[in-house]
Amino acid sequence: MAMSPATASAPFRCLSGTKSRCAAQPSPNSVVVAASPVSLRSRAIGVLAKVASGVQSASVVDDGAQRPWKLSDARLVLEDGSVWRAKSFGASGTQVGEVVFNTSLTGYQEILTDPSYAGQFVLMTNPHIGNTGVNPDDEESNQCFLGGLIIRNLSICTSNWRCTETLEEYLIKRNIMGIYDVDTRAITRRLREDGSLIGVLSTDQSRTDNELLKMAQNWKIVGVDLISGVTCDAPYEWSDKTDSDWEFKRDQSNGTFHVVAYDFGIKHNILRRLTSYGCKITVVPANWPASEVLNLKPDGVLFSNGPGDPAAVPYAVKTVQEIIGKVPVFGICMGHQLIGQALGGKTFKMKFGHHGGNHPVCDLRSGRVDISAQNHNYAVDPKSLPEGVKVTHINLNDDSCAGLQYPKMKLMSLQYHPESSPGPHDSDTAFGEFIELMKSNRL
Ligand SMILES: NC(=O)CC[C@H](N)C(=O)O
Repeated sequence: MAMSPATASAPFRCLSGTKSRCAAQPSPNSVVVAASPVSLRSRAIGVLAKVASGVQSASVVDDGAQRPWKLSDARLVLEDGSVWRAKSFGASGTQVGEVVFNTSLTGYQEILTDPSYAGQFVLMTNPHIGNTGVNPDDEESNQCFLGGLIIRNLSICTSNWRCTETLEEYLIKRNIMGIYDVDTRAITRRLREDGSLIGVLSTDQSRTDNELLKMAQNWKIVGVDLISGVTCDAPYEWSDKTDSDWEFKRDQSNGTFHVVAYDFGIKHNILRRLTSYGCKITVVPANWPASEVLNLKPDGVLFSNGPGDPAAVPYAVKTVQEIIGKVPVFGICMGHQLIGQALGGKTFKMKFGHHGGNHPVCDLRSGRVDISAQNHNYAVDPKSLPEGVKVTHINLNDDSCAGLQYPKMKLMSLQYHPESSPGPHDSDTAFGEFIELMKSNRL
């Protein structure tokens, strides 16, 4: 995986007739083809032809020569017509998804196994990925649901005492595509300026750029129910706490509160943290009837995180509506968005969302600022909420709604991830708040 200077950069170009910002934002070492002016285009095609005769070719020609480096063998084609050459690792094939960038410095394995990334390609802005390998303890679910991983540098070695497998081996086993040696900074700037983009990742040299572009342009993620593809099939009990080596909260009691957790794509660390706080947990599938949950007479109900458009799952909103007001509830991310809708509010798609472990959030009740872990593309519009519902938290990067409380209904919700994994533990206290809510309901 060592990079030779000749192969270190992956060029991109724009297909003609598509929305193009290439001229405004050329990336270093990039080859630019403007969308319409013919003279500019033919000049740039000349440049491309030169590149194609060198090592940076989209198609791999096996000339029998032994090279210590890998040639570009993959393309990422974005819906705006830009084509990014890269090198593949992990599975090969062709995959479509929405590209989002994640600013976490660590925790790529937890990100890979977060079911909320279903339908998305995750681009890591940290340029150095793979150095700690993967291990059996850092899984956030039993599967990788994301479309693929986009990184700058794939570490040439793994070095961690917990490592049991390389990132590359792990992705191959799970049939997940990955690309590296691509200009992740340039793609991130594009996503920040134009918003999330649909893309196609392909290692298939027989498909033309235009074919892949059409695939990207014809694919939709808004309005699609992605929860039904990631939720569990049947209810189960959960009893694992945070491992004692990693536990930072010592005063815990056992099985004091029975919580039913709706699995919309739940991350294991939500369950571990609740268990560490003294909860006995029953996990139920996304379509589990509210009446059956209420029959269990739980102390509280948790509505979990989950992938996709919260407005595309009216059945889940109805379930939330049937439960709130009857038992204390806590919503996390998708769960927060479903609660917002169940209260009569609306959600909207953000420009490029929040994905990372370094988002400042202010608790408006105390003024305390937490650095939080986030992963969402949609948000609740606070103006659409009825009177009495309090916005408790805001994201300090853009003032968007990051938490709600409705004391009348013993309800609390957060747009971000108090379980972190990966991310800082500042907001772990939210689980304690949920415990207090359940306690106060018993009095
Ligand atoms: N982590 C989540 O629950 C994500 C929520 C929702 N799918 C969004 O993108 O906004």
